[in-house]
Amino acid sequence: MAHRNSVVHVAVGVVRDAAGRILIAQRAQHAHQGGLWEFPGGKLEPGEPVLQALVRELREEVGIRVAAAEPLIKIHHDYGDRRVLLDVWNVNSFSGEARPCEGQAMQWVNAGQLSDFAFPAANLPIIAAARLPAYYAILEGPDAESIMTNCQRIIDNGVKLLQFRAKALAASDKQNVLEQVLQQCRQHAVEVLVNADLDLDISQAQGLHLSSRALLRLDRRPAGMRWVAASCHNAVELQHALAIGADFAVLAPVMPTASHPDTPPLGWQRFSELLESANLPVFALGGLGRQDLALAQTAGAQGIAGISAFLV
Ligand SMILES: Nc1nc2c([nH]c(=O)n2[C@@H]2O[C@H](COP(=O)(O)OP(=O)(O)OP(=O)(O)O)[C@@H](O)[C@H]2O)c(=O)[nH]1
Ligand SMILES: [Mg+2]
Repeated sequence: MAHRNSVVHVAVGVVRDAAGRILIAQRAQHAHQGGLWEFPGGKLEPGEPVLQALVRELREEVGIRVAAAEPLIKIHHDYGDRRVLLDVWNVNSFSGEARPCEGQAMQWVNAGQLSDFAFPAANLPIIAAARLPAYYAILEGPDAESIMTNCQRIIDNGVKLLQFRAKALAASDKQNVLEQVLQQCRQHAVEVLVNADLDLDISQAQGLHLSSRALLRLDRRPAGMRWVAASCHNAVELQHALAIGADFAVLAPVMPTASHPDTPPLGWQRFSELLESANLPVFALGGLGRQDLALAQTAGAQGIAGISAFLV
């Protein structure tokens, strides 16, 4: 039994097969959070590095040999009877065929099906992280034509999640341009979140993106949206995003940017410290490109967000 005040450090794998399906298993009835579904993994042994624990647990529980893993998210959770740090890794590269080595129920499911299963409370942000891609494009442009060109470029770059921001557009054009963007994105299975400050009809979009000002005015998550995201710059805003039940946040600026020359950048060190207690997926924004993805993931990020990052 873990000491009440100590934190149980757990290595957890989001294991994906070639078709993109994710491996889940059912916890034994007698175990902590028994009967609920989980991502395979387990407790670190004393002094054991987390990646080593991940490899060992996935071999012991589901019989696979992990070839490579990338950090996905870290979650701190207090169950009352136990505090855990879930150290979650993406495992896209492994050998062997997964099998339930401990007699547990086991299934491969699509990311979209994860919410149909009962998981422990700490898993909510892990499921969001597993469903989210590594890139989040912010769509801007001085006029309708450049917005549509930028939209196509973002799609051509393989991005699957986009924020319609378009602040510079004439108010009378915004709804019309949004509808064109939604149509173009639908054809390529790209999900669109609309910036809440634009005050548009978003019934055909997949989500709402809150500016930090809009975030701080809310005390609960807007209803009826598949995705709710928030722009954050500090710990208070990140905590508020978590408190209202946002699915993910964007934290900026990590590096100096031309668009906000007077805002001091956070740098990776501070960015990483802020993520320690964020408990939700966070994209890194500000002066970054797609080539910064590995760096961002190592700092704890879900991935990279950007305006110009996806136009080249
Ligand atoms: N593996 C795993 N553990 C999770 C998840 N979510 C979650 O809250 N936990 C918690 O993290 C802890 C991990 O414990 P575990 O039971 O997997 O540990 P283990 O494999 O070393 O098991 P053992 O105690 O039987 O040796 C438990 O308190 C469990 O409730 C999850 O998705 N996967
Ligand atoms: Mg386990």
